[in-house]
Amino acid sequence: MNLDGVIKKATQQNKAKVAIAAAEDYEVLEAVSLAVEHRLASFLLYGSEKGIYELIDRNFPQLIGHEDIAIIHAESNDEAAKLAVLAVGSGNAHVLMKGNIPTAKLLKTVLKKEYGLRTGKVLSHVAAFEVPAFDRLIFVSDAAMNIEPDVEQKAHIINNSVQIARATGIELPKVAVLAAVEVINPTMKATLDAAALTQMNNRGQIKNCLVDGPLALDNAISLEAAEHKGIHSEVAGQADILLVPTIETGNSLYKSLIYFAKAKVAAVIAGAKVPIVLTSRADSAENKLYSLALAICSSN
Ligand SMILES: CCCC(=O)OP(=O)(O)O
Repeated sequence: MNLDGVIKKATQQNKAKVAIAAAEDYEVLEAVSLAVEHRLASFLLYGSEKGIYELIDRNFPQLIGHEDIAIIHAESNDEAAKLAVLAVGSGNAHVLMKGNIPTAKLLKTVLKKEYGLRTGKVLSHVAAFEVPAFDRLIFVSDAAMNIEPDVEQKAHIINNSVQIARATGIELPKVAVLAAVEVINPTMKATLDAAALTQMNNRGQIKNCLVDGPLALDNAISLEAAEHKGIHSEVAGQADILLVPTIETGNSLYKSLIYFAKAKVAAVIAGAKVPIVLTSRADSAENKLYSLALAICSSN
């Protein structure tokens, strides 16, 4: 499946209600307009009423008075985040979306127990990339939330990624645990964690996927590179999911795929009561639309 396939799948599901925190942003509202056109969702837009209304009036007049749009005024980004999180926490909306607000500010609100979005699971960011000339979607985690996860947190991150990949139709995702080398080096923590996670998968502690690592990026995604280096496994060269060791690797991979490789992306946070659409503020409206579609597919 490619990302247009994800949109198609999302349109076949019940229409979701999406709460957006700080919706006063051109690309966010363009994504909303595209989503309404696709009959993908209805929206609660939290933020500066004046700012949102002016942007809509100037650029997306078809949204004025639309039955799928409600604008709710918030005095600040903090208030917009709180109101949007409360809307999903109370069951009034099915998906939360980051608007023009820093990631940390939104996630701080999401993590507050009293707002009802926490499930006890680790929350993690999962991004699905459609890379030109690459034959399948490739998932990367975690580019935005977990800074330097330990083995236990990495197991949760794998579970969350697997849940999102399965929502796009990949029944048994292949997970490559990335490191700089493909052998265990006791001085490189990423390789030790990768070996532990691989064994946890062999022993049934991590389910519904195949895990292998440590693998370097080349032999995770290229069969030719894996064969050249003599690495043979069910995952090597065929990975669907790349588990990165730290947020720096994930965030740089995310942005290099978009800016160098011209990839398209759909990105969400998994592990909360509802999926959270979380792209970079600088991502295009098209990528925000794909992310909405991925969140809707994984919300059922
Ligand atoms: C990859 C999404 C998180 C991120 O880096 O967001 P910003 O670019 O908006 O900081």
